[in-house]
Amino acid sequence: MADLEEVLPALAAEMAERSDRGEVATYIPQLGKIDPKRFGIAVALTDGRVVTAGDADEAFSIQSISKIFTLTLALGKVGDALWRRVGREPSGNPFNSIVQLERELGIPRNPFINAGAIVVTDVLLADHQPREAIGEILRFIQFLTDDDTIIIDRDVAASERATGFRNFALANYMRSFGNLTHEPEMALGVYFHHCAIAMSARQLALAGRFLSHGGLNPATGHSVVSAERARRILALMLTCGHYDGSGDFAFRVGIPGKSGVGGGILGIVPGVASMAVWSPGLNENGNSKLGSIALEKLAKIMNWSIFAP
Ligand SMILES: NC(=O)CC[C@H](N)C(=O)O
Repeated sequence: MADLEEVLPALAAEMAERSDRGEVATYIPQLGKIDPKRFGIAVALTDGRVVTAGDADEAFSIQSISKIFTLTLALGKVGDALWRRVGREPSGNPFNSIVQLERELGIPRNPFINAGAIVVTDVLLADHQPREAIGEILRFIQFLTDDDTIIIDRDVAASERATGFRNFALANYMRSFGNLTHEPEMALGVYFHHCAIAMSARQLALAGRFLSHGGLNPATGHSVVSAERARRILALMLTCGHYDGSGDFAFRVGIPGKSGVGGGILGIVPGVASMAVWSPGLNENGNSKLGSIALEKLAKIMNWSIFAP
């Protein structure tokens, strides 16, 4: 196996040279202020080693990557009953699309598109005030990383709320079908805050360890979810984690991944590693442009693929 201690700095240096960095998301005004030159990468191996390069300790907005953690919590709460309200198929549409909801009676295609993730927050609101649900999500992420310094960037949450017309449309539309039990305002309050959680690549790689290790936190040996649930979450990441770019990510990188419009991607090599990359410029599908390229190169060098023998 190639030496990660050499591979990652070389990859970060190569990425620093590139000028084709994509465009930072500006529809959330606060995200538009981020320097597109940033690049960080972190790999947490199941043997306990963590190797990083570039801006791996700088916190960024994890955005839709948070949907992995809210899905995990919602499955813990209601189990397979969740699938009565959310599907498990790729949408083949942008993350904030509304078109399928009318024909499919307010049931979002999967938990990673915005509509699906808003239903997931509705599940997390059961018996909770929004503040408690937000606290539960944040504490879960702090527990997974063993790091209680992780916080929510309230400016990002407020910025998204101020311009979140589409998400309000999605929530109201689903409510009209009876697939949102709380007021859109409440579900979106939770949603905007969990999307605004700020983490570094290192912290994110640590948070994903349970998915690379059959549902166990490799550092403590404690079970976070069953091995079967971990496999199923990974299957959804592979098929839906990059929206209408999911097929291309599977083709190029060959591992389950989840992107966010803050420019982060969490990628999992089952049994081997949890890795996070951050480069704020996005491609046409709203996925980190250089982040995807860096993971493609890294997977190739390391021969990491779920399709490899
Ligand atoms: N793809 C994303 O990261 C989208 C998340 C963002 N908070 C939104 O709702 O638009």
